[in-house]
Amino acid sequence: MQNVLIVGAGQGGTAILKLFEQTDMINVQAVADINQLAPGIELAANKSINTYESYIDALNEPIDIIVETTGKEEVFNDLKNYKTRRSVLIPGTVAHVIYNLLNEKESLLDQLKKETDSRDLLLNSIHDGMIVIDLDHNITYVNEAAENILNLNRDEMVGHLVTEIISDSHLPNVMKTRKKELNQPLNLSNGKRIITTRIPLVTEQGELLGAFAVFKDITEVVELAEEITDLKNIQNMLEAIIQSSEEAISVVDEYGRGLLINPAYTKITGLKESEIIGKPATADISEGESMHMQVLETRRPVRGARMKVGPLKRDVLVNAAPILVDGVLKGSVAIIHDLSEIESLTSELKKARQIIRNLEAKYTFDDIIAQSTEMKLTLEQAKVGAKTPVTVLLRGESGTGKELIAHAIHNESDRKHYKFIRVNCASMEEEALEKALFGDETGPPEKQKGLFEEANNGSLFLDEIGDLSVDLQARVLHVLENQEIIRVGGRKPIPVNVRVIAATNVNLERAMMEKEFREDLFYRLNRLPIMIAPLRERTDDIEPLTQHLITKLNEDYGRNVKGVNVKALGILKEYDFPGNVRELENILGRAIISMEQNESYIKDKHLPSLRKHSFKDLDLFNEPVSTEVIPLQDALDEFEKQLILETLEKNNYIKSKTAKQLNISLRNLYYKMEKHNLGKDVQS
Ligand SMILES: Nc1ncnc2c1ncn2[C@@H]1O[C@H](COP(=O)(O)OP(=O)(O)OP(=O)(O)O)[C@@H](O)[C@H]1O
Repeated sequence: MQNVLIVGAGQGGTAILKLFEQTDMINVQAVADINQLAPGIELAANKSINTYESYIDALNEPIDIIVETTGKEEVFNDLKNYKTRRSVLIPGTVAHVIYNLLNEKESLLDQLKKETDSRDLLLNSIHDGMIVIDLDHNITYVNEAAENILNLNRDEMVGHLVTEIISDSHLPNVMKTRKKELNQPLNLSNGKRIITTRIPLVTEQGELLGAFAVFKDITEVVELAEEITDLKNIQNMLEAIIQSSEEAISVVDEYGRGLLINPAYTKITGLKESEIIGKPATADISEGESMHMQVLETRRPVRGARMKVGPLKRDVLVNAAPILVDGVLKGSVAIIHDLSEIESLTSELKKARQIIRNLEAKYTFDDIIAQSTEMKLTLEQAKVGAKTPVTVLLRGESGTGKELIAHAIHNESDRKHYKFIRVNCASMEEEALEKALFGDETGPPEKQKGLFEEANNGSLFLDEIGDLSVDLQARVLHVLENQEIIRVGGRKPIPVNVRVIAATNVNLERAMMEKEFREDLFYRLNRLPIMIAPLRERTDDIEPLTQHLITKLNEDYGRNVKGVNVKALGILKEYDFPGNVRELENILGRAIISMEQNESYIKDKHLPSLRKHSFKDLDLFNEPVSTEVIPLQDALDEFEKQLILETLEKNNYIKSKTAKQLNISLRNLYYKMEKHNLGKDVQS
């Protein structure tokens, strides 16, 4: 809204007043000379400048434009700087023309043409754009502000149809209805947004002369409003994200004072907003240094700092980073992870991995290293076996790669798109294993299927088959012969189409003699026996296997070890590897851990001490007494290892018997074998 003060309210002043009064954007006040008071003008004043000034004082708001119509330049000159932003002197003649325009029948254009300069002085002094059209909708007049807003010269507009210039113009409509339209928004084709008031030009006698529009460019205001809305939206969104995040978040300002925390933060630390906001960054720490302060001092992020927070002294892991706006430090933001949660998630992940491992065959023949003639032969046999439906029996010591080959056989066979399921026959009690393998009709419906059914059309890998009880051996034989199972507690035979791949590190022949393994099952399984030689008998594989395992370990440990040096390789080749490839992997893993970050090759100094074993001749109680003093725990460990090995051998590597004889649980035996690198992980 612009405040216009018209000084002198004679005929000319009254005309201008009327013209302006038609637009709501201009607030017009008129001050008249008492002698020339025109009808409708209530204010009167004498000629004194003081009177005009006191009138402006009384208005109590600044004047945008003073229009002087009295023609008294001295009054105008005195007044124009008084609380006024702009002033326009309209000679009485011009004012008179405008008066005539409204009262007589001359066209606006013709009238204004006569006094072009004065007209422009008036109309250009208005910030708002102004367009006048005649009865034919042709533009007859535009002011400077309109030129700027429309980005067109006067010459490009005057004489043209208004709809050619502003396609959505409503001025023709306003002429038709003779009704003014106030403050209407309009988008121009040049991208600007305006708010416009359209007024029909009608004489007092009711004759239509044309129409005019007064409009403001509100592009910036709208854009600003939109920007503010956008910013507000982003802010709201961020706020919602932070508040609903499962990650605990805390933000401090550049001085380390608490600015923001979220509910997850309160959940972990037990600290509420009132205890943190505005308080020093150290307020939440019960043990350790403030990472926020470190970030603010160094302007560098911190990752994975462990500390204890809050009254509950929660173990947490903190990542913190500086907040920089245009390079200026504004604060620090920290994400806090609850370690107990991470630990439980890790164990969940382990369990999930375990399950997945049982369901997918990850390895193919390409993943198996075979440089030695023995291993090449083994793989050839396995590849032939893969292409036939026959049951395969993999035989070899623990850690030689039986499971790996079982995976590869499945993946090479036409069953590869179906499941590969691994069962460790030594890891479960007989009853549980029976239900797991054949299903359990007495269980809840979703748990009734056994692994033979699960593996239908695929492969079932029966690891450690030598540990299967004689009764279960009979049931397995039944499946192999009849391709059907009967669930525990059920009667109905269910047909299954499963390829069995069995594996053992047990001397099955001896077990048969001792009536611990059924002959019929043995012959059924032994149609395609595949022997895997122990690593000590295929030293040609040691070097390529070492390289292969280092690549794998690099991925696991995030290292970049390139290989082993000659001396270390010599030591490895000399060693007899009772735990076979698994033990080699273990040794290399330990070596890598003991290496400095900048070392690229495993040297002999990195290898753990590798003692030659001679299981066969081992006499545990008559070993030569060593003169070397070794720590008690090491001695006990070594003793335990040798004892287990000895007992395993005595029991033909049947772990259930070994455990019984040692008077420890099967699980405990597995645990100890793994600890001493003597066997595979205990499956649960
Ligand atoms: N030839 C090989 N090439 C690459 N990796 C191998 C090879 N042989 C064994 N491995 C690796 O050694 C480890 C032990 O292999 P695997 O589990 O197949 O042995 P296993 O004979 O089934 O052992 P167990 O009798 O204890 O069940 C695995 O990590 C496997 O990937």
